[in-house]
Amino acid sequence: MTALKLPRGRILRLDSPVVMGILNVTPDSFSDGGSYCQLDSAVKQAKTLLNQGAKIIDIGGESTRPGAPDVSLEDELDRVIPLVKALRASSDCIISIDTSKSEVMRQAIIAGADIINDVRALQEPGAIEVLAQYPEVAICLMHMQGQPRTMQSNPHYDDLFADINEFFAERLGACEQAGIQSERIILDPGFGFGKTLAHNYQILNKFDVFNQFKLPVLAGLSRKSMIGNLLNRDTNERLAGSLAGALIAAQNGAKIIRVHDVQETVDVLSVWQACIKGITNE
Ligand SMILES: Nc1nc2[nH]c(SCC(=O)O)nc2c(=O)[nH]1
Repeated sequence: MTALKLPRGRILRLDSPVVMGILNVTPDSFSDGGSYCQLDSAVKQAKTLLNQGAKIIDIGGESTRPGAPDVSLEDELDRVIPLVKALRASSDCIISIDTSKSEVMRQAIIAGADIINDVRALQEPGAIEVLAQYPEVAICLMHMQGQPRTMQSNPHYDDLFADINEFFAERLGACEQAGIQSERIILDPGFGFGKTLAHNYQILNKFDVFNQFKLPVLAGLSRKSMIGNLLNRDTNERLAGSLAGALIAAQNGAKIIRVHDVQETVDVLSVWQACIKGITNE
């Protein structure tokens, strides 16, 4: 899979990994929560991430960090929809919406979103039906064991990779049943979503296992506790660890790298790509 079809006839080429810039518009997002709540500063930040080389902007109105409280539909809509409209009005960039609520998905798509990024993999009521109505919109299906509130209390797998791949197969089957073509789909093993530290590093190390579905796979480990707990670093001291993780994920087949620190990640991947191109040019 080297390209993802998007609305309005656009194509996202995925011959080499692309960077997805995180733009959280939530008061409690663990990393930059509260700093981009004003619409104009959020649009400005999106433009900054694009100028730094992000190919996708991922807008999140609901923090799904472990233990996060639920966000009402009204609050999530108020946070996300104005930003999608403002960004779409001023840019042709690829807009992803990080949500599990079907009504947020619907309104975001109408407002111009290109990708629905769902950490609950379209399992919430109405979600799969909405995406079936908009066949040109791409979808990221992420694996999570449990729910954000409880997922980190003693995660356990009989067989980590088999369990995740069975989940992907089940979700792909559900999408196919609903008439959603697999060419629209991105898979994501969900770093930190019902995984121990060891699980996260096993997933990173064998990331290419998920390529068996011949679909793009997304890696989202930026500034997460798998970095912080390993290195004993606070959230704003996790850049080096996050860059190491981004590079390893890319080398192990990830096609979309979801990060806070876009410029630094783009630079790291550029050095890696130059190295690879040098080899293949021989
Ligand atoms: N697809 C995808 N979406 C996400 N949304 C978040 S929110 C928590 C955080 O950024 O730490 N994580 C992820 C992820 O790993 N994959």
